[in-house]
Amino acid sequence: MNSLDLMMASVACIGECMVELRQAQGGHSAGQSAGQSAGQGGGLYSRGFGGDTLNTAVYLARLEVKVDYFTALGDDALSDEMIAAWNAESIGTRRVVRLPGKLPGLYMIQTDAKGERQFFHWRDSAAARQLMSLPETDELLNSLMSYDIVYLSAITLSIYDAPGRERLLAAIKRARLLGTRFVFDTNFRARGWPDRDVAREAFAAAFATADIVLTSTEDLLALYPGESRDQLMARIPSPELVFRLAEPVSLLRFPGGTSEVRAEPMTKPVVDTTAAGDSFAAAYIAARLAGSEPVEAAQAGHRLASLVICYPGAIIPGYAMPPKKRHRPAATRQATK
Ligand SMILES: Nc1ncnc2c1ncn2[C@@H]1O[C@H](COP(=O)(O)OP(=O)(O)O)[C@@H](O)[C@H]1O
Ligand SMILES: O=C(O)C(=O)C[C@H](O)[C@H](O)COP(=O)(O)O
Repeated sequence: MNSLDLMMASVACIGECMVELRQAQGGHSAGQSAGQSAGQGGGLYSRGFGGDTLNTAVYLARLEVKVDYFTALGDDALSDEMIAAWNAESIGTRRVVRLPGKLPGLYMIQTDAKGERQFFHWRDSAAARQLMSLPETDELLNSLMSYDIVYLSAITLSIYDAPGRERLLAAIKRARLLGTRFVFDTNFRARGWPDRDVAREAFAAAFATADIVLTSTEDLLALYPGESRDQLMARIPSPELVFRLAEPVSLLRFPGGTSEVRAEPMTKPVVDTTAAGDSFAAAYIAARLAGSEPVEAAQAGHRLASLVICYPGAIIPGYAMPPKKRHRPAATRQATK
């Protein structure tokens, strides 16, 4: 680690970014050809990029946190565009492996009148799935110990096979011994898992290793149907836990206390809730790295998420970001005892 790394808090985000297709504004009517009804779902689509951990990386970078993205891409033009877009967002791309002949995955967002989204994914053969079984994997995993925080989600875990997940968690455990903190977000996509039992096992292993877990009733009830809030929270032994309810309210548990943080009422219409949780995670992590307590960090999380859902797609225009605030200096990292 060089002196710059020591001076600036840094985050390793691990996962998959896909090509994103979302309905263009006015796309329904403008794009329909003769004989095609609205019910056939035609229309114009805008192309962007997104993926839960990449969304978090973009928002972290916009909040002036030093962040590297860990993934694999192809050697195609779409992969080139992604790298260029990430560089333009000041996301570090030195940990991106390029795989000849492979392509990134793709997903489409459909939103209803309330802005609630539904995703359709084409990701089974995406380059990112190979990240844990490449000649470069050891070097990438060894580098995790040079970051203050490793951030990944349950979607990240779902794109690797069981040995890949074990290899990743083992590397995170080694990094934690040197003071790296592990933040796990429970973003759940049922279709990414062969069955719920495999998912539950992977979640339990991540819960047991994480320093901070960011979760929601929506994610956990899908895995543990019918359980009460207390039962769900009791499944997570991490010292710091942010449990988002639908209301929207966050329940916080941290060393020395618990708290409840309510989001401010929305003042603008919700357009698309994609990346609400991802942007919440970025603002929460950025605030914690800057020395804020969990309550203040959750307030920042709700604030950014409330803004992100007023725009279509995962990544809002840069001009729509809130004005930058001056942060307190980052807490120094400490090795795990
Ligand atoms: N429909 C909504 N109305 C108001 N705020 C919302 C809405 N959806 C999301 N949010 C805000 O975004 C945060 C994260 O939303 P959540 O649904 O937990 O994320 P996700 O499902 O994307 O993981 C909420 O805690 C809240 O602050
Ligand atoms: O990564 C995936 O599988 C995706 O579907 C890409 C989406 O942009 C995010 O997952 C949105 O994440 P939320 O914060 O839950 O809205």
